[in-house]
Amino acid sequence: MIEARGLTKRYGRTVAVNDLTFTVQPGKVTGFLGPNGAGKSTTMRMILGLDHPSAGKVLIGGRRYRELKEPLREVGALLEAKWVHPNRSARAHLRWMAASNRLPAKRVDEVLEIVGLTGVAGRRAGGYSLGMAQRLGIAVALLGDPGVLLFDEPVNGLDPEGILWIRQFMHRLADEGRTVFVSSHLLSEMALTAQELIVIGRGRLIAQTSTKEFINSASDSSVRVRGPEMERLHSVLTGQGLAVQETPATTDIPAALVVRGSSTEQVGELAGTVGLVLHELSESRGSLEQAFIQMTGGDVEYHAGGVGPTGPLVGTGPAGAPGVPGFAGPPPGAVPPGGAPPGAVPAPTPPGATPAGPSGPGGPSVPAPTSPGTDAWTGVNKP
Ligand SMILES: Nc1ncnc2c1ncn2[C@@H]1O[C@H](COP(=O)(O)OP(=O)(O)OP(=O)(O)O)[C@@H](O)[C@H]1O
Repeated sequence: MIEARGLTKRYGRTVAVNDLTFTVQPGKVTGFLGPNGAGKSTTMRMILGLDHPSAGKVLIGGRRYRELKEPLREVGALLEAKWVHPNRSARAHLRWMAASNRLPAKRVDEVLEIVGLTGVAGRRAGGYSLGMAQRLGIAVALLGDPGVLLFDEPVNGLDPEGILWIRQFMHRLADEGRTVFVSSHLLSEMALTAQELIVIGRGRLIAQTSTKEFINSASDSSVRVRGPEMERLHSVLTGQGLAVQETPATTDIPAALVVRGSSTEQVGELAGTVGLVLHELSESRGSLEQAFIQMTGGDVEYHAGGVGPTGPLVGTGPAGAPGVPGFAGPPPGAVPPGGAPPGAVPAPTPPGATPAGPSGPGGPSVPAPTSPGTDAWTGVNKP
Protein backbone atom coordinates (compact mmCIF):
# COMPACT_ATOMS: atom_id res chain seq x y z
CA MET A 1 0.00 0.00 0.00
CA ILE A 2 1.11 3.55 -0.75
CA GLU A 3 -0.15 6.43 1.38
CA ALA A 4 0.45 10.10 0.60
CA ARG A 5 -0.49 12.64 3.26
CA GLY A 6 -0.36 16.34 2.47
CA LEU A 7 2.41 15.66 -0.02
CA THR A 8 3.82 18.89 -1.43
CA LYS A 9 6.78 19.72 -3.67
CA ARG A 10 7.91 23.20 -4.61
CA TYR A 11 10.60 24.06 -7.14
CA GLY A 12 11.24 27.73 -6.52
CA ARG A 13 7.91 29.41 -7.24
CA THR A 14 6.47 26.35 -9.01
CA VAL A 15 4.26 24.18 -6.84
CA ALA A 16 4.65 20.86 -8.67
CA VAL A 17 2.69 18.83 -6.10
CA ASN A 18 0.23 20.58 -3.86
CA ASP A 19 -1.04 18.98 -0.66
CA LEU A 20 -1.80 15.57 -2.17
CA THR A 21 -3.50 13.00 0.02
CA PHE A 22 -4.36 9.59 -1.43
CA THR A 23 -4.06 5.85 -0.85
CA VAL A 24 -3.08 3.18 -3.36
CA GLN A 25 -4.44 -0.23 -2.38
CA PRO A 26 -2.95 -3.64 -3.17
CA GLY A 27 -4.68 -6.13 -5.46
CA LYS A 28 -5.70 -3.67 -8.15
CA VAL A 29 -4.23 -1.43 -10.79
CA THR A 30 -4.52 2.19 -9.73
CA GLY A 31 -4.16 4.81 -12.43
CA PHE A 32 -2.46 8.11 -11.68
CA LEU A 33 -4.07 10.40 -14.19
CA GLY A 34 -3.30 14.00 -15.02
CA PRO A 35 -2.41 16.21 -17.96
CA ASN A 36 1.20 17.00 -18.80
CA GLY A 37 2.90 18.90 -16.02
CA ALA A 38 0.28 17.87 -13.44
CA GLY A 39 2.90 16.52 -11.06
CA LYS A 40 2.73 12.76 -11.66
CA SER A 41 6.44 12.14 -12.15
CA THR A 42 7.33 14.39 -9.24
CA THR A 43 4.96 12.43 -7.00
CA MET A 44 6.44 9.14 -8.16
CA ARG A 45 9.94 10.38 -7.51
CA MET A 46 8.96 11.36 -3.98
CA ILE A 47 7.42 7.92 -3.39
CA LEU A 48 10.76 6.43 -4.46
CA GLY A 49 12.87 8.73 -2.33
CA LEU A 50 14.44 10.37 -5.41
CA ASP A 51 13.04 13.74 -4.42
CA HIS A 52 12.28 15.13 -0.99
CA PRO A 53 8.84 16.55 -0.21
CA SER A 54 8.70 20.23 0.72
CA ALA A 55 5.87 19.25 3.08
CA GLY A 56 3.85 16.16 3.95
CA LYS A 57 4.96 12.59 3.50
CA VAL A 58 4.47 9.45 1.49
CA LEU A 59 4.71 5.94 2.92
CA ILE A 60 5.17 2.51 1.37
CA GLY A 61 3.75 -0.19 3.62
CA GLY A 62 3.73 2.32 6.48
CA ARG A 63 7.34 3.44 6.09
CA ARG A 64 9.18 6.17 4.24
CA TYR A 65 11.30 4.92 1.35
CA ARG A 66 14.54 5.69 3.15
CA GLU A 67 13.41 3.55 6.10
CA LEU A 68 13.00 0.44 3.95
CA LYS A 69 15.74 -2.08 4.78
CA GLU A 70 15.81 -3.74 1.37
CA PRO A 71 14.01 -1.32 -0.94
CA LEU A 72 14.22 -3.45 -4.07
CA ARG A 73 12.34 -6.24 -2.30
CA GLU A 74 9.57 -3.83 -1.35
CA VAL A 75 9.16 -1.53 -4.34
CA GLY A 76 10.11 -1.68 -8.01
CA ALA A 77 9.65 1.05 -10.57
CA LEU A 78 9.79 1.80 -14.23
CA LEU A 79 10.43 5.50 -14.70
CA GLU A 80 12.26 5.52 -18.00
CA ALA A 81 13.08 2.55 -20.19
CA LYS A 82 16.15 3.50 -22.23
CA TRP A 83 18.72 3.80 -19.51
CA VAL A 84 20.71 0.57 -19.82
CA HIS A 85 24.29 0.73 -21.05
CA PRO A 86 23.83 0.13 -24.79
CA ASN A 87 26.64 -2.39 -25.08
CA ARG A 88 25.50 -4.47 -22.15
CA SER A 89 23.18 -7.43 -22.68
CA ALA A 90 19.90 -7.66 -20.81
CA ARG A 91 21.18 -10.63 -18.85
CA ALA A 92 24.46 -8.91 -17.93
CA HIS A 93 22.57 -5.83 -16.86
CA LEU A 94 20.16 -7.79 -14.67
CA ARG A 95 23.02 -9.80 -13.15
CA TRP A 96 24.79 -6.60 -12.23
CA MET A 97 21.60 -5.20 -10.72
CA ALA A 98 20.98 -8.41 -8.77
CA ALA A 99 24.56 -8.58 -7.47
CA SER A 100 24.61 -4.95 -6.37
CA ASN A 101 21.38 -5.52 -4.46
CA ARG A 102 22.37 -8.86 -2.93
CA LEU A 103 19.63 -10.68 -4.81
CA PRO A 104 20.10 -14.30 -5.96
CA ALA A 105 21.46 -14.66 -9.51
CA LYS A 106 18.82 -17.26 -10.33
CA ARG A 107 16.19 -14.52 -10.07
CA VAL A 108 17.66 -13.03 -13.26
CA ASP A 109 16.50 -15.94 -15.41
CA GLU A 110 13.14 -15.93 -13.65
CA VAL A 111 12.43 -12.29 -14.46
CA LEU A 112 13.69 -12.69 -18.02
CA GLU A 113 11.19 -15.50 -18.42
CA ILE A 114 8.37 -13.50 -16.80
CA VAL A 115 8.78 -10.59 -19.22
CA GLY A 116 9.42 -12.81 -22.24
CA LEU A 117 13.02 -11.74 -22.93
CA THR A 118 14.76 -15.10 -22.42
CA GLY A 119 15.33 -15.59 -26.15
CA VAL A 120 17.06 -12.22 -26.60
CA ALA A 121 18.73 -11.92 -23.18
CA GLY A 122 22.23 -12.24 -24.68
CA ARG A 123 21.78 -9.42 -27.19
CA ARG A 124 23.13 -5.95 -26.53
CA ALA A 125 20.40 -3.78 -25.02
CA GLY A 126 21.35 -0.87 -27.30
CA GLY A 127 19.70 -2.73 -30.17
CA TYR A 128 16.42 -3.28 -28.34
CA SER A 129 13.18 -1.78 -29.58
CA LEU A 130 11.29 0.47 -27.18
CA GLY A 131 8.93 -2.41 -26.37
CA MET A 132 11.85 -4.70 -25.49
CA ALA A 133 13.50 -1.95 -23.45
CA GLN A 134 10.24 -1.51 -21.53
CA ARG A 135 10.19 -5.24 -20.79
CA LEU A 136 13.77 -5.06 -19.57
CA GLY A 137 12.84 -2.13 -17.34
CA ILE A 138 9.99 -4.16 -15.92
CA ALA A 139 12.33 -7.12 -15.37
CA VAL A 140 14.55 -4.84 -13.29
CA ALA A 141 11.55 -3.63 -11.30
CA LEU A 142 10.58 -7.25 -10.59
CA LEU A 143 14.06 -8.43 -9.55
CA GLY A 144 13.37 -8.14 -5.84
CA ASP A 145 9.84 -9.60 -6.23
CA PRO A 146 8.38 -6.45 -4.64
CA GLY A 147 4.80 -6.02 -3.45
CA VAL A 148 4.61 -2.46 -4.75
CA LEU A 149 5.21 -1.48 -8.38
CA LEU A 150 5.27 1.96 -9.99
CA PHE A 151 5.10 2.60 -13.72
CA ASP A 152 5.47 6.12 -15.11
CA GLU A 153 3.72 6.41 -18.50
CA PRO A 154 4.72 2.84 -19.44
CA VAL A 155 2.91 2.69 -22.78
CA ASN A 156 4.24 5.96 -24.21
CA GLY A 157 5.52 5.32 -27.71
CA LEU A 158 4.63 1.63 -27.78
CA ASP A 159 2.82 -0.10 -30.64
CA PRO A 160 -0.61 -1.66 -29.99
CA GLU A 161 0.88 -5.08 -29.26
CA GLY A 162 3.27 -3.59 -26.70
CA ILE A 163 0.47 -1.60 -25.10
CA LEU A 164 -1.70 -4.70 -24.78
CA TRP A 165 1.15 -6.69 -23.28
CA ILE A 166 1.90 -4.06 -20.63
CA ARG A 167 -1.78 -3.67 -19.79
CA GLN A 168 -2.28 -7.40 -19.33
CA PHE A 169 0.95 -7.68 -17.40
CA MET A 170 -0.13 -5.01 -14.93
CA HIS A 171 -3.41 -6.82 -14.37
CA ARG A 172 -1.50 -10.00 -13.69
CA LEU A 173 0.69 -8.26 -11.12
CA ALA A 174 -2.38 -6.85 -9.38
CA ASP A 175 -4.08 -10.25 -9.43
CA GLU A 176 -1.06 -11.56 -7.55
CA GLY A 177 -2.00 -9.12 -4.78
CA ARG A 178 0.58 -6.44 -5.55
CA THR A 179 0.04 -2.71 -5.38
CA VAL A 180 0.29 -1.44 -8.96
CA PHE A 181 0.43 2.34 -9.50
CA VAL A 182 0.62 3.52 -13.10
CA SER A 183 0.68 7.07 -14.41
CA SER A 184 -0.78 8.30 -17.67
CA HIS A 185 -2.12 11.47 -19.25
CA LEU A 186 -4.69 9.47 -21.27
CA LEU A 187 -8.03 8.70 -19.70
CA SER A 188 -8.89 6.33 -22.56
CA GLU A 189 -5.81 4.25 -21.74
CA MET A 190 -6.52 4.28 -18.02
CA ALA A 191 -10.13 3.28 -18.68
CA LEU A 192 -8.80 0.00 -20.07
CA THR A 193 -6.03 -0.49 -17.54
CA ALA A 194 -6.95 0.78 -14.10
CA GLN A 195 -9.71 -0.25 -11.72
CA GLU A 196 -9.11 2.74 -9.47
CA LEU A 197 -8.11 6.29 -10.39
CA ILE A 198 -6.31 9.11 -8.66
CA VAL A 199 -6.79 12.19 -10.82
CA ILE A 200 -4.64 15.29 -10.42
CA GLY A 201 -4.35 18.66 -12.11
CA ARG A 202 -1.64 21.23 -11.38
CA GLY A 203 -0.41 19.14 -8.50
CA ARG A 204 -3.78 19.02 -6.76
CA LEU A 205 -6.12 16.12 -6.20
CA ILE A 206 -9.20 16.25 -8.41
CA ALA A 207 -10.66 12.84 -7.58
CA GLN A 208 -9.92 9.42 -6.14
CA THR A 209 -12.57 6.97 -7.22
CA SER A 210 -13.19 3.79 -9.17
CA THR A 211 -12.53 4.16 -12.89
CA LYS A 212 -16.09 3.10 -13.66
CA GLU A 213 -17.62 5.79 -11.48
CA PHE A 214 -15.24 8.43 -12.78
CA ILE A 215 -16.08 7.66 -16.38
CA ASN A 216 -19.81 7.50 -15.71
CA SER A 217 -19.73 10.91 -14.09
CA ALA A 218 -17.18 12.48 -16.37
CA SER A 219 -18.56 11.62 -19.75
CA ASP A 220 -21.98 12.83 -20.65
CA SER A 221 -24.29 10.14 -21.96
CA SER A 222 -27.60 10.30 -23.76
CA VAL A 223 -30.23 7.89 -25.04
CA ARG A 224 -31.40 7.96 -28.63
CA VAL A 225 -34.87 6.59 -29.19
CA ARG A 226 -37.37 6.46 -32.04
CA GLY A 227 -40.55 4.68 -33.01
CA PRO A 228 -43.59 5.05 -35.25
CA GLU A 229 -45.43 7.26 -32.69
CA MET A 230 -42.87 9.96 -31.99
CA GLU A 231 -45.27 12.55 -30.60
CA ARG A 232 -46.71 10.17 -28.04
CA LEU A 233 -43.23 8.98 -27.14
CA HIS A 234 -42.14 12.58 -26.63
CA SER A 235 -45.03 13.37 -24.29
CA VAL A 236 -44.55 10.15 -22.28
CA LEU A 237 -40.91 10.99 -21.70
CA THR A 238 -41.37 14.67 -20.92
CA GLY A 239 -44.31 13.71 -18.70
CA GLN A 240 -41.76 11.93 -16.53
CA GLY A 241 -39.66 15.10 -16.29
CA LEU A 242 -36.98 13.91 -18.72
CA ALA A 243 -35.06 16.37 -20.91
CA VAL A 244 -35.94 15.42 -24.46
CA GLN A 245 -34.61 16.91 -27.68
CA GLU A 246 -35.74 16.17 -31.19
CA THR A 247 -33.08 15.47 -33.80
CA PRO A 248 -34.27 15.88 -37.38
CA ALA A 249 -33.70 13.23 -40.03
CA THR A 250 -30.64 13.46 -42.27
CA THR A 251 -30.16 11.69 -45.59
CA ASP A 252 -29.20 8.41 -43.93
CA ILE A 253 -30.24 8.78 -40.27
CA PRO A 254 -33.94 8.90 -39.36
CA ALA A 255 -35.36 11.47 -36.94
CA ALA A 256 -35.17 10.51 -33.27
CA LEU A 257 -35.48 11.81 -29.73
CA VAL A 258 -32.39 12.34 -27.62
CA VAL A 259 -32.94 11.95 -23.89
CA ARG A 260 -30.39 13.28 -21.41
CA GLY A 261 -29.95 12.18 -17.83
CA SER A 262 -31.61 8.82 -18.37
CA SER A 263 -30.77 5.26 -19.34
CA THR A 264 -31.88 2.88 -22.08
CA GLU A 265 -33.54 0.78 -19.35
CA GLN A 266 -35.62 3.69 -18.08
CA VAL A 267 -36.66 4.91 -21.54
CA GLY A 268 -37.46 1.37 -22.73
CA GLU A 269 -39.55 0.62 -19.65
CA LEU A 270 -41.47 3.89 -19.90
CA ALA A 271 -42.30 3.16 -23.53
CA GLY A 272 -43.22 -0.42 -22.63
CA THR A 273 -45.65 0.56 -19.88
CA VAL A 274 -47.79 2.52 -22.37
CA GLY A 275 -47.41 -0.07 -25.12
CA LEU A 276 -45.29 2.04 -27.45
CA VAL A 277 -43.38 0.24 -30.21
CA LEU A 278 -39.73 1.27 -30.54
CA HIS A 279 -37.56 1.01 -33.63
CA GLU A 280 -34.37 2.21 -31.98
CA LEU A 281 -33.10 2.49 -28.42
CA SER A 282 -29.38 3.16 -27.97
CA GLU A 283 -26.98 4.88 -25.63
CA SER A 284 -24.21 7.18 -26.77
CA ARG A 285 -21.41 8.07 -24.45
CA GLY A 286 -19.22 11.12 -24.74
CA SER A 287 -15.54 11.03 -25.55
CA LEU A 288 -13.49 10.30 -22.49
CA GLU A 289 -10.64 12.55 -23.49
CA GLN A 290 -12.98 15.46 -24.02
CA ALA A 291 -14.48 14.86 -20.58
CA PHE A 292 -11.05 14.66 -19.06
CA ILE A 293 -9.88 17.89 -20.68
CA GLN A 294 -13.04 19.53 -19.47
CA MET A 295 -12.53 18.29 -15.95
CA THR A 296 -8.88 19.22 -15.70
CA GLY A 297 -8.97 22.07 -18.21
CA GLY A 298 -8.20 24.80 -15.75
CA ASP A 299 -5.36 22.73 -14.43
CA VAL A 300 -3.49 22.06 -17.64
CA GLU A 301 -0.09 23.64 -17.62
CA TYR A 302 0.71 23.22 -21.30
CA HIS A 303 -1.72 23.60 -24.13
CA ALA A 304 -1.17 22.76 -27.75
CA GLY A 305 -0.17 25.83 -29.70
CA GLY A 306 0.48 27.79 -26.53
CA VAL A 307 -3.21 28.19 -25.80
CA GLY A 308 -3.78 29.16 -22.19
CA PRO A 309 -6.21 27.63 -19.75
CA THR A 310 -9.10 29.73 -21.00
CA GLY A 311 -8.38 29.02 -24.65
CA PRO A 312 -10.22 26.80 -27.09
CA LEU A 313 -9.19 23.52 -25.50
CA VAL A 314 -11.34 24.29 -22.51
CA GLY A 315 -15.09 24.47 -22.59
CA THR A 316 -15.57 23.10 -26.07
CA GLY A 317 -18.97 21.76 -25.06
CA PRO A 318 -20.10 18.83 -23.04
CA ALA A 319 -18.14 15.65 -23.33
CA GLY A 320 -18.71 13.98 -26.61
CA ALA A 321 -21.79 15.99 -27.37
CA PRO A 322 -20.56 18.30 -30.07
CA GLY A 323 -23.23 20.34 -31.66
CA VAL A 324 -25.62 20.26 -28.73
CA PRO A 325 -27.10 23.72 -28.84
CA GLY A 326 -27.08 26.01 -25.88
CA PHE A 327 -24.01 24.60 -24.23
CA ALA A 328 -21.17 27.02 -24.02
CA GLY A 329 -18.94 24.84 -21.89
CA PRO A 330 -17.97 25.37 -18.30
CA PRO A 331 -15.39 27.77 -16.99
CA PRO A 332 -12.00 26.33 -16.10
CA GLY A 333 -12.22 24.21 -13.00
CA ALA A 334 -15.95 23.63 -13.37
CA VAL A 335 -17.34 20.20 -12.68
CA PRO A 336 -18.47 18.13 -15.64
CA PRO A 337 -22.05 17.61 -16.71
CA GLY A 338 -23.72 15.46 -14.11
CA GLY A 339 -21.72 17.00 -11.30
CA ALA A 340 -18.41 16.11 -9.76
CA PRO A 341 -17.42 12.46 -9.85
CA PRO A 342 -17.71 10.47 -6.67
CA GLY A 343 -14.76 11.17 -4.48
CA ALA A 344 -14.09 14.43 -6.24
CA VAL A 345 -12.56 17.25 -4.30
CA PRO A 346 -13.50 20.85 -4.98
CA ALA A 347 -11.88 22.14 -8.13
CA PRO A 348 -8.98 24.41 -7.27
CA THR A 349 -8.76 27.96 -8.43
CA PRO A 350 -6.08 27.86 -11.09
CA PRO A 351 -3.02 29.58 -9.71
CA GLY A 352 -1.19 32.18 -11.69
CA ALA A 353 0.92 31.13 -14.59
CA THR A 354 3.88 29.06 -13.52
CA PRO A 355 7.15 29.22 -15.35
CA ALA A 356 7.47 26.52 -17.97
CA GLY A 357 9.64 23.83 -16.48
CA PRO A 358 11.87 21.28 -18.05
CA SER A 359 9.10 18.74 -18.48
CA GLY A 360 7.25 20.91 -20.94
CA PRO A 361 6.87 19.95 -24.56
CA GLY A 362 10.18 19.03 -26.01
CA GLY A 363 11.88 18.89 -22.64
CA PRO A 364 13.08 15.75 -20.92
CA SER A 365 10.22 13.86 -19.35
CA VAL A 366 11.75 13.20 -15.96
CA PRO A 367 14.16 15.92 -14.94
CA ALA A 368 15.01 14.22 -11.68
CA PRO A 369 17.85 15.54 -9.64
CA THR A 370 20.60 13.00 -9.69
CA SER A 371 21.12 10.86 -6.64
CA PRO A 372 24.37 9.00 -7.17
CA GLY A 373 24.13 5.33 -6.42
CA THR A 374 20.42 5.40 -5.87
CA ASP A 375 19.52 3.48 -8.99
CA ALA A 376 21.37 0.38 -8.04
CA TRP A 377 19.64 0.30 -4.71
CA THR A 378 16.15 1.07 -5.78
CA GLY A 379 15.92 -0.54 -9.16
CA VAL A 380 14.49 2.71 -10.37
CA ASN A 381 15.01 2.94 -14.09
CA LYS A 382 16.54 6.28 -14.70
CA PRO A 383 18.88 7.30 -17.43
N1 LIG B 1 13.45 19.39 -11.24
C1 LIG B 1 12.52 20.31 -11.48
N2 LIG B 1 12.80 21.62 -11.40
C2 LIG B 1 11.86 22.56 -11.62
N3 LIG B 1 10.58 22.29 -11.96
C3 LIG B 1 10.23 21.01 -12.06
C4 LIG B 1 11.17 19.95 -11.84
N4 LIG B 1 10.53 18.77 -12.01
C5 LIG B 1 9.25 19.08 -12.33
N5 LIG B 1 9.08 20.43 -12.37
C6 LIG B 1 7.81 21.12 -12.64
O1 LIG B 1 6.83 20.56 -11.81
C7 LIG B 1 5.60 20.45 -12.50
C8 LIG B 1 5.13 19.00 -12.53
O2 LIG B 1 5.99 18.25 -13.38
P1 LIG B 1 5.91 16.68 -13.52
O3 LIG B 1 6.99 16.25 -14.47
O4 LIG B 1 5.89 16.06 -12.19
O5 LIG B 1 4.47 16.50 -14.20
P2 LIG B 1 3.88 15.24 -14.94
O6 LIG B 1 2.44 15.16 -14.53
O7 LIG B 1 4.71 14.04 -14.70
O8 LIG B 1 3.95 15.69 -16.45
P3 LIG B 1 4.40 14.89 -17.75
O9 LIG B 1 3.27 13.96 -18.06
O10 LIG B 1 4.54 16.00 -18.75
O11 LIG B 1 5.68 14.21 -17.44
C9 LIG B 1 5.83 21.06 -13.85
O12 LIG B 1 5.49 22.41 -13.76
C10 LIG B 1 7.32 20.91 -14.05
O13 LIG B 1 7.79 21.89 -14.93
